Amino acid sequence: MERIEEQAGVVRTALGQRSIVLVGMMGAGKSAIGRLLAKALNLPFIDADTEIERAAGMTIPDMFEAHGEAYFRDGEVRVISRILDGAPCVLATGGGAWMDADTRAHASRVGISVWLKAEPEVLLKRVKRRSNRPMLKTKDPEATLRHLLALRDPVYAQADVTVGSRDVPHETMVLETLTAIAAHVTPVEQTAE
Ligand SMILES: Nc1ncnc2c1ncn2[C@@H]1O[C@H](COP(=O)(O)OP(=O)(O)OP(=O)(O)O)[C@@H](O)[C@H]1O
Ligand SMILES: O=C(O)C1=C[C@@H](O)[C@@H](O)[C@H](O)C1
Ligand SMILES: [Mg+2]
Repeated sequence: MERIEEQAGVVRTALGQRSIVLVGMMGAGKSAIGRLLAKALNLPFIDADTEIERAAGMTIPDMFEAHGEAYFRDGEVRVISRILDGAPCVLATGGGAWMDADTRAHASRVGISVWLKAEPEVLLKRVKRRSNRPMLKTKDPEATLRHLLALRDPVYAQADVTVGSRDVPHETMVLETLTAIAAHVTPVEQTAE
């Protein structure tokens, strides 16, 4: 806990007016870890999926059902852009949001992006618990998830910082995330020869 506070202090100062943008696959822990990270940093936590649902006045599964994925993605880009233009926060993006080039460019101007990277087996185990993910409503959700990972991992890898997400206490994930961000935002002293 003390170490979380210590690293949070370093990160909070170095961040200035920038946000933290969490990216990664469904089940990576963006919402769960993001909430705790925001608390440690004393920043607002915003979950893009929740904001999209609020803006549309319907759930994401209903949006996919009624209007299709393209409609959802369109709203997602606009909602995330609005959040990125707002006050500094910890933003949990939706699993597919980072695939949009404008969103990546916007995030890199105003924030530090963090990829929560998890093994497919970990993700599968976690997403099986809930059935609210329209992207996985296919005949073979495991194959779909592996296919999406193959497409998305090289793009998630463009985030500023990568943190390994696995089944460890949430506090461990928060500390590792803060430590990785601190290493990214704190310039290493150059020693003159
Ligand atoms: N380090 C962890 N150890 C164990 N379980 C975890 C860990 N991180 C997250 N989880 C659990 O995994 C599930 C998925 O996490 P979460 O909802 O935060 O993922 P997400 O990245 O926000 O996914 P989505 O893109 O679908 O919103 C939740 O039940 C959460 O409690
Ligand atoms: O990975 C995805 O494409 C998605 C992930 C969720 O967070 C939601 O944004 C939605 O279900 C789509
Ligand atoms: Mg989430």
